[in-house]
Amino acid sequence: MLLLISPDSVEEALDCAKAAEHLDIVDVKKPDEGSLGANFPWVIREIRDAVPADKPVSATVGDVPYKPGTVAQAALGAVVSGATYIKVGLYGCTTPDQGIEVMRAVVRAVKDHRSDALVVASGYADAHRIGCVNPLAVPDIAARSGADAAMLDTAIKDGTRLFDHVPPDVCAEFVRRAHASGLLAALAGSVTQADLGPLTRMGTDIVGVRGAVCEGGDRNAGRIQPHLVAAFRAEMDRQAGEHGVSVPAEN
Ligand SMILES: O=C[C@H](O)COP(=O)(O)O
Repeated sequence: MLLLISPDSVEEALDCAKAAEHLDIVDVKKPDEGSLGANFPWVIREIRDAVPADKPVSATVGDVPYKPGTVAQAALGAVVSGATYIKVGLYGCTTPDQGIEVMRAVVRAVKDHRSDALVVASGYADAHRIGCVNPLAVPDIAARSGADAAMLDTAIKDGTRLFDHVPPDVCAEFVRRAHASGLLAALAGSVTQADLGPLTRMGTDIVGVRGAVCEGGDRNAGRIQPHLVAAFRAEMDRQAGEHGVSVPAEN
């Protein structure tokens, strides 16, 4: 399982760089613009320059509306700025067809520019609270649009967690559907170390984290702490060992 950490600024990305050996992907977002809020192109570029070259940088394109053209342009902006994982939160898509239309436009915009960039279609575990597509529809949306990964995060960061909205057996079905379509499965949403056992057992490919590696567990007021990143990774490795899962080589 790969560890994706989401700093919200260049300063926090530098703290991630101090813990670079413990993480796999640095994810640029702007939490004050939403759960998958998009940051500025120059921030993506600065963070790309600040973290070791062998660590991929991911960027969120936003909690997007059902506007395929707008979202495709934003996705192109993210990949031009140096991100190689492009994450799209299908916030304004109320049907799978709308999600597919948005994601097809994103995949074309991104892959025309950089064919090895990975496109991530993200739904929301608490979709019922915001009226967007059902979490279990996301793997099919990702597969039918040519994306590389299906993801779930929580839309409303109010302390409720991934498993509060989508219990582990349903997350496991999400992972199964993603894998059946040849996709990576990524899961996030106030994930804590206590969630790593089930996430490992169900075969999650990428776990996305912010709050759990911030001072005081506070994703808003706290800053990312390199020692918490190291501790989180240590627990991931322990769970991987316990469940006989291979651990990515550290750089
Ligand atoms: O992509 C991952 C998210 O930033 C997770 O943030 P969180 O752990 O605070 O919910």
